Amino acid sequence: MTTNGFTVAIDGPAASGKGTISKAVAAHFGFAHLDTGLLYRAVAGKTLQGQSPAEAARALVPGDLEHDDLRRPSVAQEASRVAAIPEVRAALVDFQRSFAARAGGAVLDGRDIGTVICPQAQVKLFVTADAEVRAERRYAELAGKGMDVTPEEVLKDVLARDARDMGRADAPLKPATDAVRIDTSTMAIADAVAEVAALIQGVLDRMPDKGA
Ligand SMILES: Nc1ncnc2c1ncn2[C@@H]1O[C@H](COP(=O)(O)OP(=O)(O)O)[C@@H](O)[C@H]1O
Ligand SMILES: Nc1ccn([C@@H]2O[C@H](COP(=O)(O)OP(=O)(O)O)[C@@H](O)[C@H]2O)c(=O)n1
Repeated sequence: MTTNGFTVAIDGPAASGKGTISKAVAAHFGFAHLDTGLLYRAVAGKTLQGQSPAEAARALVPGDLEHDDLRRPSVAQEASRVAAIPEVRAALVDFQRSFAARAGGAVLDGRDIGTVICPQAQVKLFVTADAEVRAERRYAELAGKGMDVTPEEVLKDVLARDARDMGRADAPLKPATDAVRIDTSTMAIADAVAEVAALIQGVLDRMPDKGA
């Protein structure tokens, strides 16, 4: 069976588990994975050093996505600010769509993959969890990396980013009308991954060129 151009779009708010699920199902099916949040974080990393957001987005190269600093809360906040600028979003569209169209299948996770970047995706998911649960998970992750954060700060950051991402005019965070919703608040990682893998397998099994 050919999976060329087969796209899985996984959207959701901060720390809902979309990246974890995306990575795991991409590995399971042999698909490529793009964490599109890293694109906005990389632009933010450059604007924090004084570059203009639109220029930084237009000049982005793959190596820019590899800095460890991009996981910092200050970069995440700046990412959600630059992500509201239409010129920034426009500069990143082609790269994401080319990635989705690559041979062998792709999983993209972010905020607007099912709604704007890949509305034709064969599988669309909207992953959520309660804000308090998401903040606890992100706090544990950042503290585990030795970052100097408090649970209160992380919750505040997550809520501020959610509000900005849902409230912007261009490509706001929202579920595509045909997205399957998964609330991971009380789900173990393995169960969330298994549910999504089963969903993808079901779609692959129904593809017309199955077995070709
Ligand atoms: N279902 C889950 N239960 C417990 N922890 C989870 C679950 N899903 C993800 N996590 C953890 O929460 C943190 C954020 O998950 P991540 O996948 O990076 O979220 P997102 O990509 O939506 O920001 C990570 O440390 C991850 O290991
Ligand atoms: N497709 C995307 C992905 C991220 N983003 C922005 O980039 C920020 C960082 O995204 P991320 O996916 O790395 O954040 P987390 O969900 O991992 O915390 C988000 O808060 C959004 O403002 C976006 O606007 N569109």
